[in-house]
Amino acid sequence: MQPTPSATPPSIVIATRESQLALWQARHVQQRLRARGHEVGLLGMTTRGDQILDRTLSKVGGKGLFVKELEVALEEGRADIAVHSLKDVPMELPEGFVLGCVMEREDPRDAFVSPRHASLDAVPPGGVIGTSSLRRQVLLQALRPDLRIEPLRGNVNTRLRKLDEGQYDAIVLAAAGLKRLGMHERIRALFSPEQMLPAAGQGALGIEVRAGREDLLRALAPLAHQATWLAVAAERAVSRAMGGSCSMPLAAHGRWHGQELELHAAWGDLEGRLPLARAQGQARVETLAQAEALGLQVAERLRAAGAA
Ligand SMILES: NCc1[nH]cc(CCC(=O)O)c1CC(=O)O
Repeated sequence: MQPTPSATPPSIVIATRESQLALWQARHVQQRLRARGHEVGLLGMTTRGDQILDRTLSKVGGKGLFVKELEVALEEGRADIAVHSLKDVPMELPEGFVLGCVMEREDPRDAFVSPRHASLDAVPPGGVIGTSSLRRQVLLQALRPDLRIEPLRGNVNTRLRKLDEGQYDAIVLAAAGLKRLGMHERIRALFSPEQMLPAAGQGALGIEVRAGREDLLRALAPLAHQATWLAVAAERAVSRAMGGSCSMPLAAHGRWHGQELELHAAWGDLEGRLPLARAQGQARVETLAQAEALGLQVAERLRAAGAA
């Protein structure tokens, strides 16, 4: 006799990095799955991306460094799912892995954090701004060519500590990370998407599983947020079409107007020289294929506007 399908919800092990933010995100998914009757454990892991703290990430192999060890754990059956900040997930997953779920997005904006200044406009000429991403670097330089942008690596707590030690006048980082960690009071100002266009997937959580694990896809389905999933699919399609690496100074962000998705993208050249290339598009989007088609269209316009 066949066992009754899905009579007992599968027990699930989540592979996670051990930074405070990664653990928050993994526990968030754990709670959501437990609420649906699953037994859920965590497998904490250190990744290469966590170990390499002295060099700019884009120079040492990119965002995939945060993801690879977790995939090995899935491959070896030590864990079932991996929870990621979608922003850190490479555009092409390795053969045999799929994005099984995209959850509702937190605030996608970038935050200005400073003990001294209330906003970017208030920083005096020559001020030093810390940020780790090429995207923020080129967008900040476009807003304030007179400021010095200095590299800033490390997890959210490390970055805040470096700011507090006085190495920078201000730092810019994702609002989502600060809010999740209960540190929203550190945010002095939020950049509108018009001022500083977010990265593809910023603020959204993605859950990776091995292809073919239908049991897990069923378990994850109730956690999915379709509007976020479609928007980030369009954003990630821009990124994929532009080469898909995190050493690109690329921004891509979608916003909904009813059933219409308005997608904006920006690109700065690798030396961070001005001007930025910008492009946008809007379409009715109801399927992942439509979202990706919009992303490709915006990527073409971005190239036509001068992006390499
Ligand atoms: N690259 C690091 C990273 N990956 C995800 C977040 C948090 C925000 C998010 O979920 O997009 C951050 C911190 C930051 O960019 O400041």
